[in-house]
Amino acid sequence: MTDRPARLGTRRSPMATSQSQHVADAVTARTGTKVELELITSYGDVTQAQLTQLGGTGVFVNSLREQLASGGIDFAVHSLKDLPTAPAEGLTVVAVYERDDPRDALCARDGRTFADLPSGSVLGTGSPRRVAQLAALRPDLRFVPIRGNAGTRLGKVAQGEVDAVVLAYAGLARVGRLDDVTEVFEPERMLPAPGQGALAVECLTSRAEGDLAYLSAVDHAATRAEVTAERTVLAELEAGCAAPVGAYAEVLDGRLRLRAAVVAPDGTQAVRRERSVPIDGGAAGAASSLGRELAREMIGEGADRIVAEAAEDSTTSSED
Ligand SMILES: NCc1[nH]cc(CCC(=O)O)c1CC(=O)O
Repeated sequence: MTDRPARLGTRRSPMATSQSQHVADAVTARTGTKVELELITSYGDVTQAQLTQLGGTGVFVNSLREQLASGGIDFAVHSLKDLPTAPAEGLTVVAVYERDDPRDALCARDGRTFADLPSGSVLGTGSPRRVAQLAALRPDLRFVPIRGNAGTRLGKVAQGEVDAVVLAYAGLARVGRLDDVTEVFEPERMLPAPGQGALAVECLTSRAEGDLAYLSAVDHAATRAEVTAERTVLAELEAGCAAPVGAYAEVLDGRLRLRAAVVAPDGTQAVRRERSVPIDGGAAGAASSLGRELAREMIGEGADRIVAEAAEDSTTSSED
């Protein structure tokens, strides 16, 4: 340990700085190492273009990764669901922080619940996963893409540009906007994005087992097993963050239970499966085989076709 504080690189949005500060405080509490935040502007934050036109995954993480490589920062905190499943050369997820609430939440005007929304109501979300699952429940709603951080999106509800938005509960909690939530979707109705609610701490592989090994103090083994299973499903389906894939795993009573769904953009076709395994030693291996096996079963039922078709007509899609 040196006297110089560790430099944690973060995006500038309120959500990113809030979750980064939270991890920074946990690192300091558990290891005694001081941490200071370095605010980095990412391409995904400044561009107005639809994210799929930028090549989809990774726009939020690339600037942070460049800073890791150049030594401008020591480590970075990412929302795990924004992290592409392909490993990044020279980088390691040194810790997965304990997951917050993984569920999606509805924020509608006038306190309306999902069932209360009048037919034809306009729901703002650019996430194909959310659109597909919500259209399966309410084909009578209209779905429109929407951009901006949580505050901007909630502002569009208040101003009447849309009637409701769906956002991650964890993100709303991090920016202090839980009062805007009018309904929370249980996983039975709507499966979250792989990794939703969890944070990844990333650094150079060469330092993860060296001077930054202390960062493993904020790793949470159960969360790591859960997100490994979820992200393996996504990778096996050859789907990215713009695909209509929901996956949710939980460690409960010594078992790892994984549920996943692939839903066609209009909600009319879906492949949903679940599977569980006992989890004790060797959790990482068990978690990735669970994800692989579930994905194989789903591919057997046509899930890969739904993913490919969704990718073809993803002209309106944006990030999850
Ligand atoms: N792609 C944006 C993004 N990345 C992570 C979160 C939420 C927080 C989380 O899942 O950790 C959000 C916003 C949202 O989906 O509402």
